[in-house]
Amino acid sequence: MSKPPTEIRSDSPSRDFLWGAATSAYQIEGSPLADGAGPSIWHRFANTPGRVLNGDTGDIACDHYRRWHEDVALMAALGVNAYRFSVAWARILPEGTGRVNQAGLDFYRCLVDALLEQGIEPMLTLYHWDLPEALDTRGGWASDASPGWFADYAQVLYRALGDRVRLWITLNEPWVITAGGYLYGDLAPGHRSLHETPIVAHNLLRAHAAALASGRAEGIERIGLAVNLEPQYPASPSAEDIGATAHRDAFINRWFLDPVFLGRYPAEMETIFGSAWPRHSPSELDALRAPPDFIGVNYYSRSVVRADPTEQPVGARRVRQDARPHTAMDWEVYPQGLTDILLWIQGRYGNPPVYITENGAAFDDPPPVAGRLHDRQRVAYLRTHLRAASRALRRGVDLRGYFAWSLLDNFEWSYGYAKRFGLVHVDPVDRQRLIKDSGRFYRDAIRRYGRGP
Ligand SMILES: N=[N+]=NCCCCNC(=O)[C@@H]1[C@H]2[C@H](O)[C@@H](O)[C@H](O)[C@@H](CO)[C@@H]12
Repeated sequence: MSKPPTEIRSDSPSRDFLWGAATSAYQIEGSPLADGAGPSIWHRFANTPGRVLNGDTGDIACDHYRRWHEDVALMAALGVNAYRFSVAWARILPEGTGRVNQAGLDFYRCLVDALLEQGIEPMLTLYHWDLPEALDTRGGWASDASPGWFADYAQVLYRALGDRVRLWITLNEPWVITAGGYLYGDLAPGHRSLHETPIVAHNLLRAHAAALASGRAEGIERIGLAVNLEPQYPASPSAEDIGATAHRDAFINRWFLDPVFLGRYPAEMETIFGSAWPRHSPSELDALRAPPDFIGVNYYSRSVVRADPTEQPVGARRVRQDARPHTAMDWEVYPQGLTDILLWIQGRYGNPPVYITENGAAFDDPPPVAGRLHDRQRVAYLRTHLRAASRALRRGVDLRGYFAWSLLDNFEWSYGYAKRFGLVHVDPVDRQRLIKDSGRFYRDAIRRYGRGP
């Protein structure tokens, strides 16, 4: 057991702006089947040879399921006033529906109570990609029944934690759930089906709407939707590149936000999916209109887009900006894209409340030396992106908070542990935690800019 950090937070920044860190259940918890939990699709996917780099799995991950108290102390030492985490559905409902596993609820209740004792606001994500295996067996998100499964699961959590959790998120990144899990197949459940993809997307939107309605019935007031947004810029002023950019913008940025805010899909979707795009009646589309109380923006990078008919189904591809810095994920470092996408939301959806629910970068960090880890590139990434957020704030964006991705080096999906995003280093052998220079930078930024970047 590592020595907990000595300094526990004394000063607390303004409550107006949330300065947080974010994680997700499968990426940090480990112990996926402990205390009555059922398997998830990621437990199966990661334990399927060839699916994850180096054969890595979330069987231990950061061992947060057993070290959560130490991690709450770390958050206090960092001075965050908020923490975004997700609940593993299969810990609560091992079969996905029906029987509730009290030990699962108890774990999250203890975590939430410990956060509140430290003055840290919990932000709970109901779904961050780890569908119970039992539901995938019944069709998963392609099943017409999936929105009902999700609303029932949400209700169990609203009733168990609604008296102490004030910020809720229904889905984390429905685009990645859909594209990664059902179109490209690099994420669980690993399907590659053009026809299944829009059906899954539609069911996720129905599920969001059902969970929002379920929350309203339970008196939950602040329910958001977290989306990965990636501003798209044409590689040239040619009509082809501008058209391709609009298609990729619809595909990544508007596919889910337009239905929930405007009650319609982007017109480009039918062109992108062709005959695979289902017919939706006006009432079906109107049922998707479920504006969240806030948008969670997960921002990492932008894309510069060129038309490319060989890149299906969108007919567009990202053009690597070789002259600019890139992260270990080969994502361009482009802080202005964060300002641009926040202003885009402001203009398109009527300036809704926004939290930056994920922003951060993987770099090939140097090894720790004498108890310090000098992750200079991540410090620079955070500094420039906090400035970008500040530019949006000054232009009237209703930005309520910023959550760094991620609190800990953790399981980076199909990359396993090869990609590290943490403010805190996790030793690959004994999982000892060590706050990196970026964690110290973030702590100092919180103290200095408490009311907002
Ligand atoms: N080009 N390019 N572009 C950016 C594409 C971003 C799509 N991936 C994400 O947003 C995932 C999100 C996820 O919530 C988290 O669980 C992941 O650990 C982080 C880091 O990967 C991010």
